[in-house]
Amino acid sequence: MTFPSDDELTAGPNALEGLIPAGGWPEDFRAGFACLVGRPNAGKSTLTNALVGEKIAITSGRPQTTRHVVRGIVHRAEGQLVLVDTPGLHRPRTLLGQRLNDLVRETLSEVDAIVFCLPADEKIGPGDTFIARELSQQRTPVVAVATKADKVSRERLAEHLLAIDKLGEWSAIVPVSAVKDEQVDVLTDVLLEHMPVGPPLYPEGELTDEPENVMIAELVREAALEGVRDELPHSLAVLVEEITERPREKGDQRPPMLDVHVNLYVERPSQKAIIIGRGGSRLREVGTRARKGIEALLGARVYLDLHVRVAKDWQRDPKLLQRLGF
Ligand SMILES: Nc1nc2c(ncn2[C@@H]2O[C@H](COP(=O)(O)OP(=O)(O)OP(=O)(O)O)[C@@H](O)[C@H]2O)c(=O)[nH]1
Repeated sequence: MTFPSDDELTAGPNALEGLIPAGGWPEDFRAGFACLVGRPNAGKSTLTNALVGEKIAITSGRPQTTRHVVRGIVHRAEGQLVLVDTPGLHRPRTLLGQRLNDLVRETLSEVDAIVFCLPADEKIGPGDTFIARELSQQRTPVVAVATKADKVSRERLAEHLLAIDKLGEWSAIVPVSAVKDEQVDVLTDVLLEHMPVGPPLYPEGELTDEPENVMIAELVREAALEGVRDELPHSLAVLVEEITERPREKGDQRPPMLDVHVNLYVERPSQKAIIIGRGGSRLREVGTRARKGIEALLGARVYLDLHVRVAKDWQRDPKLLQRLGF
């Protein structure tokens, strides 16, 4: 992934308008990047949302849904934290797995702090040990977070914190509950301490710079996986092909009307049948659900055109992977 260069940050008219108070930002203002890692279902997306204070990353009750890097930005009077929500680190099995892990490693080496999420309601397992070993090879400071603290007793939480302490070298250990908004501010403070002193990186009000197409694809993917995740965990990729605006009559006060064309790629005809459902009934539901989210995202009326295609072994096809943004 690429972070904005200094040129990009200062270029453009009003790039930082609204950010710089009359007297400039405080001398000790801190700004930088942090990313969240942890095994699937560890609570990374939920914590990102709690830190940013608005829903930007897409969460779900099932593992392995965060496939694209999504950033949220925390604005504070004393600093700014740009959050990168990484896909789950896991052992590579396919080319896709390999790409994801490369992406994660690149992210880890570029950020100013890493947040390692370890859910309090689960014992530390081989997945966590694998990530801990990976992190010990990084120079970036790591803040270990006991997530979902609200789900366990104080005794169990204490036990979990001790186990985290034994697992590696952390610059801090913080228990949080993203759902109950407990200790989220403490975590923000700790992370800001690790950011370099410098001016804000993004204008205030900006929550994510994830391209709209990626967010649209995520919304469709989420809707398409609803209820059938067991059958289609890794085999669905979504690509926004085209977005066009319909011409409008003069004086039409309604929001713009957009045609959004999206392709869903599966690996086998049987998976295509699952997505489409009997007589197309399921695909229609997927479309309705995703359309609502897309309309909210774009502030427009949307006609959503979904096509399901079989691309055999798309996970092993470097060209298709590239088109899909991996
Ligand atoms: N009670 C409680 N549940 C939480 C908390 N944080 C996350 N969860 C739940 O844990 C589940 C997984 O959370 P996510 O945020 O989607 O986890 P993730 O690490 O992003 O998962 P992947 O995208 O699979 O890597 C969801 O059902 C959340 O509602 C918390 O602080 N308290």
